[in-house]
Amino acid sequence: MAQYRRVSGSVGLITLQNPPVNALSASVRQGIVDSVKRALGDQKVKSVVICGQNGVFCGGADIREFGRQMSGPPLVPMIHDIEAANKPVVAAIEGSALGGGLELALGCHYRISHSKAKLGLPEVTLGLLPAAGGTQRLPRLIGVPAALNLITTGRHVTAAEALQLGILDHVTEHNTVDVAVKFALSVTGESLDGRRISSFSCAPLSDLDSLFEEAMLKVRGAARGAIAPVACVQAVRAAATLPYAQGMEREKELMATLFHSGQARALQYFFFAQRAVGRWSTPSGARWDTSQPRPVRKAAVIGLGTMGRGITVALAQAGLSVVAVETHAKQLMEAKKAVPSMLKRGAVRGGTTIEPDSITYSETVQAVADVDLVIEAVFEDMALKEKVFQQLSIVCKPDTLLCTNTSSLDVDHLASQTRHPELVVGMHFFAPAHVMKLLEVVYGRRSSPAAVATAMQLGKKMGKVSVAVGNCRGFAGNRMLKRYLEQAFFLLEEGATPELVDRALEEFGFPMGVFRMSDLSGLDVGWRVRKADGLADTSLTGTSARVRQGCRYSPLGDLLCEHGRFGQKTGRGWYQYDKPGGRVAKSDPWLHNFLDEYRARHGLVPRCIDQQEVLERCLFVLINEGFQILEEGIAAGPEDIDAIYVFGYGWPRHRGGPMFYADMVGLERVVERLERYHQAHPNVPYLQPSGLLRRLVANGSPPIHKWRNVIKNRNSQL
Ligand SMILES: CCCCCCCCCCCCC[C@H](O)CC(=O)SCCNC(=O)CCNC(=O)[C@H](O)C(C)(C)COP(=O)(O)OP(=O)(O)OC[C@H]1O[C@@H](n2cnc3c(N)ncnc32)[C@H](O)[C@@H]1OP(=O)(O)O
Repeated sequence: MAQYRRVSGSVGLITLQNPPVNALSASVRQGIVDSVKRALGDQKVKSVVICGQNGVFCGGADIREFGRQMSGPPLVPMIHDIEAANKPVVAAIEGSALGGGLELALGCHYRISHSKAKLGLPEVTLGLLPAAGGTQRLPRLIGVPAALNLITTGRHVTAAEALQLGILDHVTEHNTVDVAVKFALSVTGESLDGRRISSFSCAPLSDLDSLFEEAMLKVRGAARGAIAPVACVQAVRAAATLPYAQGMEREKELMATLFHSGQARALQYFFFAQRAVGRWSTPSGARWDTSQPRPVRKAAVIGLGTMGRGITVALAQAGLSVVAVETHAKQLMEAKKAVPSMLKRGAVRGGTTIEPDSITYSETVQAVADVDLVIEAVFEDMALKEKVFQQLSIVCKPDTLLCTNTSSLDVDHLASQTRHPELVVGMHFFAPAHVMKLLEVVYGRRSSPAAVATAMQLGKKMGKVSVAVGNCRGFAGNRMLKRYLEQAFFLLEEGATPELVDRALEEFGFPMGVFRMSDLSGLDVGWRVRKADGLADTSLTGTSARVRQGCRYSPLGDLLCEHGRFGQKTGRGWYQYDKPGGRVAKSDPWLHNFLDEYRARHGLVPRCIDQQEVLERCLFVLINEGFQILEEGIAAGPEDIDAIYVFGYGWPRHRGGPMFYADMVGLERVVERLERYHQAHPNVPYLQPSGLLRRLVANGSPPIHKWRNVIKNRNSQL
């Protein structure tokens, strides 16, 4: 709703009231319409100020309404009526003016903002475009190039930048509503002719066609198949080429194509999913709202390889004091050079400053005696990690939280090496750790709720999306990835090429297909794990060469490593590169010959494999493992898995994440395809639909937000 009152004698003050962000729900829109009518009809009122309660102007349209039957007054005529008013209307912006919130402000005659406010049109991130006049008014106000940038990226700008761009008339450090009311009094009676943005023309540009061609190329390149950025360019083009009324028609038309699209549904689901992962819970009953995090002011990182350096940088960037420990002198020396330059680059990019002395370096673990939290990031070797945890348990304060950055080793086993296993959790960062948004917080059997809460909160402070998951081999993300990789290898055995598989996945929206990604991260990483697990034995011949523990196994990755093909770092992998460290993947005839010979040796007759099979085999098996993870209580809900895959593994956000994708495709279809592939490949047990997936189908395939009702954590790990 909206509150209306008259202040300072002649100013009608309209306050939007819909906590927490004053979203423009039906009742808020009705409140605005009624209040504006009252203000314009009251002769004592000479000007109007619109603001939001609790220091937030408006977070835009109410996204939750989009999935329902829309009611209440529509936004577009509401904003037109404000702009057409014959009394000056001033927007008093505090906190945020986003989406429909900024569009409302653009309909006002003046915009005054607090210096700390953020403004933007982020609709594109929700699969939409600013359809309450935003695509037509903003280019008329600030010019086409700047408007294109804001609308196609959805980025939020500071008040200072908004002032510079010409979105704002004034920025204040003081009480914004008071300043706006005074301003409203000062402009009473002035002509509004030059203040109605819809009457402006866009500033002329010399070569409009090439500007829009370039913009289209840019968004298509970055969008990975997302349709909203393309529609945004088309709508801004209408602003630049058509009269306002026709531009508004075009905006409406384009919005109509987006509004009910699967991509809009996926992106809006993901908006709420990101927020849901913060409300974590564990099968033992620990929860985000009942677990108190401990304060962490000083942290330590043990091991300054690639991961350790990234974690050190991320901790320092979060304002913590960091002790960085590396026992190998050469590695320590290199880290002492690398970390400051990483910090410097980060500061330049983010426009921030870093206290240079926030990091101290040491060659001994004794230096961590007084820290509140340690993150171990040594080489992925259980014996080494055991030793580190034993040492930490002796050196650290008794209440220090001990975290491991292991990507797959048993957190419970590491906890058992310490005196306080309840203070041990996994903090699984993704490389590069100072850049990637994802953090898996892995709770063990004995991790205390406070330990989980502390790691989750620290992740948030580091700007990460922290997702709480249970302890199992590979946790959630890598466990699912393993199945995806296996299928990709099997497809090669059956006749596919890396190029074909990668193309299918990239056209689906992944930034890189599985083989290009594997070349980038290094084939030797998985090889080492498989060797440790006793799987990578290429001396086996005949049928046993391709079977491990009764299940189908592909030794292709192991064989490539034996040929010294570790990916980009060696200049050869699934593709060839111009030199070791080269980035541009080229098809490699050697690899194709190698695959032909391999198939011939194992009596495999290559067949034609299409993109649909690639997607179904790779993605449905990954999704199936996701259901298994939910069934076991390793992840609390589908949103957790989706956040992990979008933020950590490049799953295209406009497809919502693997679990949302399963919901979109239809659970029955996923089951049917898995069953068919399992029939064709009975020695791949992971193709068998998981119990939860079958139960959901038996329950009538409820929509994703109802899955939690069906999930029973019967096989909880805790
Ligand atoms: C043939 C058919 C034709 C159909 C045509 C239909 C035409 C329809 C006409 C539509 C006109 C278009 C109008 C407009 O252009 C569209 C929009 O405005 S879309 C919304 C754009 N706004 C945003 O994207 C902003 C989203 N919010 C944020 O970025 C942040 O929340 C914030 C505002 C910066 C605040 O951040 P924080 O303080 O960190 O708080 P949280 O993010 O945790 O949020 C708190 C809480 O609020 C919920 N929430 C936030 N914004 C909205 C919103 N806009 N609607 C609903 N709910 C919102 C958020 O989810 C949190 O709640 P929780 O999920 O934790 O329960």
